[in-house]
Amino acid sequence: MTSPSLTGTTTSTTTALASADSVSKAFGGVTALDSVSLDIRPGESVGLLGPNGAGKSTLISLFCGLRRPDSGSVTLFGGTPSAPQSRHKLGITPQATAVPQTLRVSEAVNFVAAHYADPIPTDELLADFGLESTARQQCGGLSGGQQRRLLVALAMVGRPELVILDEPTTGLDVDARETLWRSLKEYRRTGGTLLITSHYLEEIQALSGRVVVMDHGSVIADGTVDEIRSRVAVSKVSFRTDLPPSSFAALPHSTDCTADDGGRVTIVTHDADATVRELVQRAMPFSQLEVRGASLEEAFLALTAKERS
Ligand SMILES: Nc1ncnc2c1ncn2[C@@H]1O[C@H](COP(=O)(O)OP(=O)(O)OP(=O)(O)O)[C@@H](O)[C@H]1O
Repeated sequence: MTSPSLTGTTTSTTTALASADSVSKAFGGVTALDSVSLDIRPGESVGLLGPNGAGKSTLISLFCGLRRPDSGSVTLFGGTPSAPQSRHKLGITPQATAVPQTLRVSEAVNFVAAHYADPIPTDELLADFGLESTARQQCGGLSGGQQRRLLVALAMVGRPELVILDEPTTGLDVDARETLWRSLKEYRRTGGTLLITSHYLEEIQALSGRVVVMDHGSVIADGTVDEIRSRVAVSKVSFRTDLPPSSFAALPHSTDCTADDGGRVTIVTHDADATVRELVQRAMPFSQLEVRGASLEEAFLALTAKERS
């Protein structure tokens, strides 16, 4: 994919492309956002994670100018998100949106491309998203996965500096998802900035350098994948043994102990080194020892569960 046009822009590299400052938003009695502050800086790829109802889509709708905050301020490319000139360098694929059913794929791309001074040529864009063979088909006849890819391609046609994607690969099969990931990685490689929400943690891990976790309308964690994982001070120690799992349940630092059918015991512990030392000191028989830190999924679940308790 051709690199986004980064020349001739007034955006300073130190200025956030999108910024929310102490933003709150309620719908009736429901608080969707509660004093959220978040900056998306040039070149970043930010993964927005959170359980259903956390406030992710509401925050995105503020960045895109679709809604206004009740309090706090939001800027997009230094201006008001609702102003057309602020949105000119923004590409977006909302969560629930539809392709124009009767237009051919190439017509839909040409229509959107006509709004930009230097759009990506239609053939090139369709090839980037694995849609070249669909150019003459009507959009309504595409499969669900092809429609989803087309919507993301339409977000890219104007060579945006910032792309916001709300759950871009929901419902896609593995091949379609990987095609989309490749295109998005290429966009990043050429200097593009990405804000993406997803319920697929492997997607966030594959595409995002920075992870922001939201729950109940607030940001509860913000860091690299490794930083988020290390926020949860648990590790897993697993090994094969002939002893029943109950033999290990009382080891210091352990919070959980389970066994699978193959005789492999897994201990969840706050101190993996101390747990392994105890196994050795107590002469407990074990083999094929493995120690690993929390996965992003475990960290995410632990962080959001803590918020709920
Ligand atoms: N238009 C609306 N009217 C009433 N309540 C709304 C509206 N939009 C959002 N909400 C409420 O605001 C809260 C945040 O919703 P939001 O859609 O931002 O969450 P989300 O993190 O995007 O969730 P999901 O992962 O399910 O898409 C929820 O409680 C939701 O029910």
